[in-house]
Amino acid sequence: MILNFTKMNGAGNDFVVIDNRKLDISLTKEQIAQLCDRHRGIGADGLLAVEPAENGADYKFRYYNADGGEAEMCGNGARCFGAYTARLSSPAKQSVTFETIAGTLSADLIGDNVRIAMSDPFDLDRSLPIDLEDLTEINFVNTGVPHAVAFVNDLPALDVIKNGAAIRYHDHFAPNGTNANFASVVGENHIAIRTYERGVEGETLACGTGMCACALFHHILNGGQSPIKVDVAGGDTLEIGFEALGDNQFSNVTLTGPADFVFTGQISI
Ligand SMILES: N[C@@H](CCC[C@H](N)C(=O)O)C(=O)O
Repeated sequence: MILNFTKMNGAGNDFVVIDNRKLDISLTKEQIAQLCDRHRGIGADGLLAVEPAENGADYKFRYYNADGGEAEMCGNGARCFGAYTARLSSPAKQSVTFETIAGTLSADLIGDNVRIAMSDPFDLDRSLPIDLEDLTEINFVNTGVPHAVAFVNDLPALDVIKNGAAIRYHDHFAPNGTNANFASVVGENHIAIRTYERGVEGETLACGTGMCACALFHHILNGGQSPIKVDVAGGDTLEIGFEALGDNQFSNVTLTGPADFVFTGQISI
């Protein structure tokens, strides 16, 4: 079978995007992993598939990690999905809605950026009972997918693979595991983060849902106010907006950043 695809990235988090509105493409977990393989395939952190909506939104969003496993949501992927489907629509749109496992989201094209209205965060938990020698306090929140968050003093020097894997596979998060984020304070409303992603099993250049999780904990732990700027490993700075409702509750979380088309192609699978 010949598969048509578009390669995109959101702040360096990169994706294979396919148009499956006719539901005529059925990929196995192994095939998705092979497409995402950086040596033997196209190479990507994940695969996005556009499907027809079921509950009244414009489209349905499907996201698969590089290992072929499906995840509920992907923030950088949502911006790419928004830019891709806005262009796919006839006539082209400036705003699209799409169903994800984490709820129905919207994407608005704003100049060169895309803003995602995220689902409300849940399961927020402070100071988890996890002891890791390089980290003092580990927190958790689900911003569409699960995220552990630890603030550190020396972010560039941190061994993200070692600490990330220790958190991702920790019993506390079994059986589903979690993504693991490490953040440091740049300014009052400005942080830098690095993320170990579940399903990629390594550090990615950016993680959108991880940025949201870290920005919320910057508010809780350090008093940061919305909007919070977030520097990511790939060199971009994105912006997280939110409404703090008190008692560690948040609503109206937004993620604003780039979504870039790289190339289109065909591959035989
Ligand atoms: N890169 C993403 C998150 C993708 C899903 C994640 N790896 C998981 O399995 O939870 C983002 O930008 O949010």
